[in-house]
Amino acid sequence: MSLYYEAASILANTASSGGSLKSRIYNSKHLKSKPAQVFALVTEATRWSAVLKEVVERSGILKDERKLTPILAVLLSHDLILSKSGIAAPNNHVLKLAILRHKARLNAEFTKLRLKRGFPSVVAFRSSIEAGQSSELDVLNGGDETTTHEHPRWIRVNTIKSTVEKQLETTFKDYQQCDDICQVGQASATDKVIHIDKNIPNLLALPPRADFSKSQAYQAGEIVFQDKASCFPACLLDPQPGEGDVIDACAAPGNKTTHLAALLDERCKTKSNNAERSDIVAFERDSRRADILQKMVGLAGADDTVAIRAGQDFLRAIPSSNEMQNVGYLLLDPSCSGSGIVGRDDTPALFLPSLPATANGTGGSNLGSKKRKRKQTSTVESAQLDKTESVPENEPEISQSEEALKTRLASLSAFQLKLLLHAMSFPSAREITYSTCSIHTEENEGVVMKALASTVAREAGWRILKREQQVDGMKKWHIRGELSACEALKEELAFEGDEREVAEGCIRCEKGTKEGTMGFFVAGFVRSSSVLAEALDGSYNQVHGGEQASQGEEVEWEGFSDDGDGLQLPASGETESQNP
Ligand SMILES: C[S@@+](CC[C@H](N)C(=O)[O-])C[C@H]1O[C@@H](n2cnc3c(N)ncnc32)[C@H](O)[C@@H]1O
Repeated sequence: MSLYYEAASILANTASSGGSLKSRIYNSKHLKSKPAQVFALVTEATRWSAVLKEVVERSGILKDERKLTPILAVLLSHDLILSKSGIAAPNNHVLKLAILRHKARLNAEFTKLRLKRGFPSVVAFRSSIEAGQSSELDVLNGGDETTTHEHPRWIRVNTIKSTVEKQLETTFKDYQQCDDICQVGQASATDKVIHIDKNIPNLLALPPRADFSKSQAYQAGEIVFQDKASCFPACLLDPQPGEGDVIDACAAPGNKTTHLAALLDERCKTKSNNAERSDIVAFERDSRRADILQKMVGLAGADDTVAIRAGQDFLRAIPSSNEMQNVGYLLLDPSCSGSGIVGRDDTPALFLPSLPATANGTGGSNLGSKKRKRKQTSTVESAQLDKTESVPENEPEISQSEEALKTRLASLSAFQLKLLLHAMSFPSAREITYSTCSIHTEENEGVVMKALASTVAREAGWRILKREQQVDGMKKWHIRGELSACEALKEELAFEGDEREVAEGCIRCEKGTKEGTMGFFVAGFVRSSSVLAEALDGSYNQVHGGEQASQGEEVEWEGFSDDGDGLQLPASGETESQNP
């Protein structure tokens, strides 16, 4: 398969695949082309895609060339117009022939666009694109900023080592505070604007391409790169020192673990000196990722509070054992499809040309020999999720079928439910949060409803943490769970609770909105005080002590690889996972 088909396949499956772009390319067992070449083509073409989208649309080549899909057109026009070595394919290759037939038109459209944007040379245009200053928003939709939003660089101040005030006086001393998050989202890498978040304490938003990885504060663990949505679980759990230990069940690389440690540390500082302390037990079954967790915890100054269970499966922790007797809180952030993740540092947004309209008003009559309907696409989202790309004859399928996605989600959600039921079987637990960076209801409201309807939850007295009981920032957050998903399961599960209360208790974040978050989901669970009192009294444990929700075979999951790419650990400079 040629470089272009391989690169197109990678881009077509971006939304439904886990892991960073780099790890998916370098770890792929199916690539015939050199991974470095595929990675360079995909990232460069994506970077230019807002420009190339317009060039391809104006040239009208998708109308004439049956072999070209929107993704292939972007990749090939990139190499034709912008790569020094041109199209990397033999002269008689069908794709090379298809794109070369339109060389003059494509170059002319590119030049027109460059001049219209005020760049006297390709070099000037290139440096603007590379600096991220020539925003995609200016090119797309005539600058309609209501449709696409950039993802700010979110930074959590680690209050174990610093404070927001100190950071504003040092790391961000030249920065101007602004009230509107959109102002930050639209800023270039060099604009000095900063926004203090209103939902999560100690969270700052900075321009999308601002780079603080070399800053003293980052190297010293005073600031942590963490998406706003990813701060929701620890904030919602709101553990109180002296009310039991905290388990982080799926901990690496450790963003939420260190956030929990900071919250406990802050609360201890504000309580009297004799306040009982709580420890955090962080499980991570992948030993390689546990090493990263260890480094993150050390860097955050949380070694004293966090006990890492490296290479240990949370499902094997025995809730009734002596060491788990004092567990009061559990944060569960398991592996998931990762479908909510946006703006990984190595994956800029991809913009694709729309297919030409047909007589009946739909896109795409230029089908390849495998005739399948192609949707008209113009946004990043629809481009990435389009499962109906036309595929040239004898070339591999480049999209995942709906069926495969369903199977994958069923497998993942069974695994997630199993972990949640296990968390619910800890006898002294008073609160649990369950979160995913997935947009799929199967992994979110579906798991929550199934857990609430389970025997384990009913017997142990678990119910949803209602919106009005949540900490202020979470109560005020406006995007709640999907009611229709909860309603759809109510009957099937014979759920006796109030599904509206469940949906309202669930919290969602959407990607691509002006809020600047990734797609995320979190729900909290609390226990009725009578059952908890019984448990703390020891009587619950006598009756239920040996019962574990987690016995039996572990569900096979094929989800988000969580492989750790992209996370830069300041101390070692090692390249590991940028987890949301
Ligand atoms: C989504 S990531 C967690 C991200 C982390 N909470 C953070 O905020 O940095 C899921 C992690 O859970 C780990 N994991 C999955 N199943 C597990 C299990 N049964 N026991 C312990 N760790 C598990 C995976 O190896 C992966 O590192």
